[in-house]
Amino acid sequence: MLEILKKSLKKAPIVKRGKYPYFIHPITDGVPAIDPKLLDEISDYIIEYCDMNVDRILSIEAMGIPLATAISLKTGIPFSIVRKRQYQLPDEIKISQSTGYSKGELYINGVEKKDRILLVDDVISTGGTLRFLVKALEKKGVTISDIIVIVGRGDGVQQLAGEGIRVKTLVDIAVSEDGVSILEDTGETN
Ligand SMILES: O=P(O)(O)OC[C@H]1O[C@H](OP(=O)(O)OP(=O)(O)O)[C@H](O)[C@@H]1O
Ligand SMILES: Nc1nc2[nH]cnc2c(=O)[nH]1
Repeated sequence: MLEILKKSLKKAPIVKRGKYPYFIHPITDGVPAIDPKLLDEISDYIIEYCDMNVDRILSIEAMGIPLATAISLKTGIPFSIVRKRQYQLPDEIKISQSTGYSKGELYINGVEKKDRILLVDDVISTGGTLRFLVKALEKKGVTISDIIVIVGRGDGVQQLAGEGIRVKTLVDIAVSEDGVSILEDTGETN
């Protein structure tokens, strides 16, 4: 299961962002190139294992975009992107984003109160991004059917679980300066 994803992650190069060992992979960075077979494998898996009875798929700029696109094309469900850019639309919600290596703002548009959504992202590390996003969506009255993230690293999934936020991952990894290793059978959906 998910053989293309696992094989490609094992080959991911590492660069340092400050002290943070940052892995580079097509699904989390778009480089060197996204193999459509990889996107096909991932989107098929998500459609099979997630509650797809939703009004909308919601994902986060930048690397949530290809994932949401693939799932949308296969299911006919529309998608919205949480952007790093402000639009100043009347119902726009601003949230803070803080990862292991960056800080910024995210802007939610395109979701309605009472919408049922599937939340999809490429990677979870500290869990900081999803924590703020989920809280803002719940405050607005949006129902989240599932939160699905392709790659889990660090303790973000456990942190959020302790706060009642359940995140499913396809594959969990450990990252060091030497490379990526796959933590077998720890992904929530496998
Ligand atoms: O669990 P966390 O520590 O919050 O990290 C996870 C976030 O990091 C990445 O975002 P990034 O801002 O790097 O986005 P991009 O590369 O997709 O633009 C990823 O897309 C998540 O949104
Ligand atoms: N590509 C990539 N995205 C991340 N988001 C949080 N941590 C990482 C990482 O190590 N690599």
